[in-house]
Amino acid sequence: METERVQAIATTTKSQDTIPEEFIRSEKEQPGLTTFNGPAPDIPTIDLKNDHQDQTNIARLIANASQEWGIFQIINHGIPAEVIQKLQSAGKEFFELPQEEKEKYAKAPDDKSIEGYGTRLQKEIEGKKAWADYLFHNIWPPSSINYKYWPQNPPSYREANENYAKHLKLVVDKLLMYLSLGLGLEGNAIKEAVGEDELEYLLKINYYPPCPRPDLALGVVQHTDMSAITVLVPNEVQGLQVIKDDRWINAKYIPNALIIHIGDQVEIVSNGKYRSVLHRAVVNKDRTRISWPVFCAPPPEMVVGPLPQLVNEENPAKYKSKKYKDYMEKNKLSLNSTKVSSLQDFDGKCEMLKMNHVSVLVKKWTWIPDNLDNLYSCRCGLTCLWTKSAVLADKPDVLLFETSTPPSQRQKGDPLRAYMDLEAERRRSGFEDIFVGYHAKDDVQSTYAGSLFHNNRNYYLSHEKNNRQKGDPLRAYMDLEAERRRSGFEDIFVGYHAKDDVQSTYAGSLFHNNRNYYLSHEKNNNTLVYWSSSRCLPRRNQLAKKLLTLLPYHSFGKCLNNVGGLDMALHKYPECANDPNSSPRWYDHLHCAMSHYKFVLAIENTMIDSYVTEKLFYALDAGAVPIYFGAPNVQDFVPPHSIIDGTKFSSTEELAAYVKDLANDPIAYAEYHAWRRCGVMGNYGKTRAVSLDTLPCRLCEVVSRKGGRNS
Ligand SMILES: O=C(O)CCC(=O)C(=O)O
Ligand SMILES: [Fe+2]
Repeated sequence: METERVQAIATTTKSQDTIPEEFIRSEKEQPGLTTFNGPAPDIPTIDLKNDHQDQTNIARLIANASQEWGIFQIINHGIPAEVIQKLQSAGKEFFELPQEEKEKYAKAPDDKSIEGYGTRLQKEIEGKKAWADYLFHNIWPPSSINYKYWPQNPPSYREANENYAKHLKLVVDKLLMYLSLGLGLEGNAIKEAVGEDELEYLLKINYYPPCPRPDLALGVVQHTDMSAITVLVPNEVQGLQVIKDDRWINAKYIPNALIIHIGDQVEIVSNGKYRSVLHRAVVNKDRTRISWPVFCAPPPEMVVGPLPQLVNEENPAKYKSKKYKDYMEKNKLSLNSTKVSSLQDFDGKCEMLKMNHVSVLVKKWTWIPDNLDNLYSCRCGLTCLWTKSAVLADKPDVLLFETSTPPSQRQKGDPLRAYMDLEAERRRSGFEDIFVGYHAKDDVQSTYAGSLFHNNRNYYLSHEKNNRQKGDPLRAYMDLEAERRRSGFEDIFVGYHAKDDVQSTYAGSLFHNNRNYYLSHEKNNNTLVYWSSSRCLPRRNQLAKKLLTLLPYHSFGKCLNNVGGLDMALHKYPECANDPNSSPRWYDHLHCAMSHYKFVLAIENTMIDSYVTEKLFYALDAGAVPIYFGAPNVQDFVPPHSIIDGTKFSSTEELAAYVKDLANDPIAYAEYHAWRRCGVMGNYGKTRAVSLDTLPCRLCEVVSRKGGRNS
């Protein structure tokens, strides 16, 4: 399918005063609501005229701007105005060519390389599209150039770009030198740390056509550049905005100036002394804006980390050293990193901890299961007491509130106030020191993926006594009873004693849940979909009804119930009863019931970024394929090719047809389970690692870093 270019969309919206829905940003992002129009300081402008006579002073100005702003403009930089003009007219002429001509340089969708002509296809944060088309190609060093991505038309294109690259190199070398000198380092320290003469220069042309509603759309969503530094040539239409003191302010257009962005790699090598700048681009109602950023980035294999000269006891390394390609991979191979990725990292330095033990007192009523109460051994030797008992935590370091509001005042010496809200809207109480929510940008993230949400978790250990041939799976046998008897046929023995192959103590909290349920090995071939919901919200119910009229299903909850009443799961699947003598609660056999179906319908109450709740994870754990309606960025949280995202279909009929086809195609269906066999987890491992199960340690770590009561 051909991608629709923004340039084409812009010609049809020209005479209108609306834009397609997918370009309308949330209120948090809309430039009309978030641009600061009051008096604001200008981005620093640095004059490089006669700079060789005044190196110390220029180094100081550049260092100050890079620390305070992460961005500055330079004038009298030595690139002749004519060279820049030729670069600009060649680029502009290319974008004004007929569409077929531009499409010759289009990047194929499966092409991993970033070079080529294109439109940002994937929906970004908040699930919206950017109002821009672009062209990417390398311009330096010559060995990195791939001329197939360089337009043949206009004929002046190649010379204009080669000429610009040659001049630009001198400017970049000079800037990297000043950045080093500004930190009291040898002049070549930073350049060496980001790849020296292998530093790759990637040119991007951003083409932002006129937009009838510039107050609602964005040309480029907020991000920092992943490069070492970026040198940008703008045209005369203003549009670059940067964050300064929490406000979006405009970068002034200065004829012939170059705009220099500090990118993530310089932030890293400077160990945070220089900051990469958070910026975005807005668009114009009547005029086309074009910009020519050149991202100067390390070669992919280069390991980038804080310069050893800048690391000592008082300034521990704030960043891990990583190959640049791994850094890019983590930021999803785009040249821009949205500072908020979907999942929080849990890998900070141990030296950042200020306390060895932290106690958390959970206050008032909360949704947190009681069985989270425990004494935890965390990373870096930190211990963490998590309890609802004020007797056990008589001098807590932090108080955790969920459904109640923390005290409005906190004196030094009082415990910190943590506040948790896992509901879709995630409202802060306004009185907390630490905010816990499901979003990566909250102080502590808590996803719904852990086993504690799932109560009864299962494991399966083979009792089969047959021999094992080379190539067969290993046989693990577990006996946690006092006598610890081996089966005699296992390859790995799990017991409670240190001398067993794998020790499993009784100390974990998971052990104290209701244990063991059964998962069906067979799937129902006639009834395809499992559905259970007892809060019949109108929108969700409608959606479910529309889909389920097209597919055979069983609905066990109150909504659309078709199995003859409530609590029928055990009736239908008696093997799900663990203990026939006890009266189980619905969640005791939830996974077991689901496991009889190929598909489980999971619809979130609220559909916003990162709000992926236990409904989805229950289905995955039960060995079903979820049909999911919810967070637009759900793919960040689940194994690759493991769910059907219902929102990606153009109609319910199309979705139902897809599900039916899949049910009848064993190979295609098996592909949805490939991740389990092949261990291709994507982010899923991390999603689980960042769940409620590990919340105690992660919260305690944050408390310890802050210094607890002394902070
Ligand atoms: O067009 C601009 O001024 C900014 C573009 C940008 O930030 C980018 O492409 O990374
Ligand atoms: Fe950028």
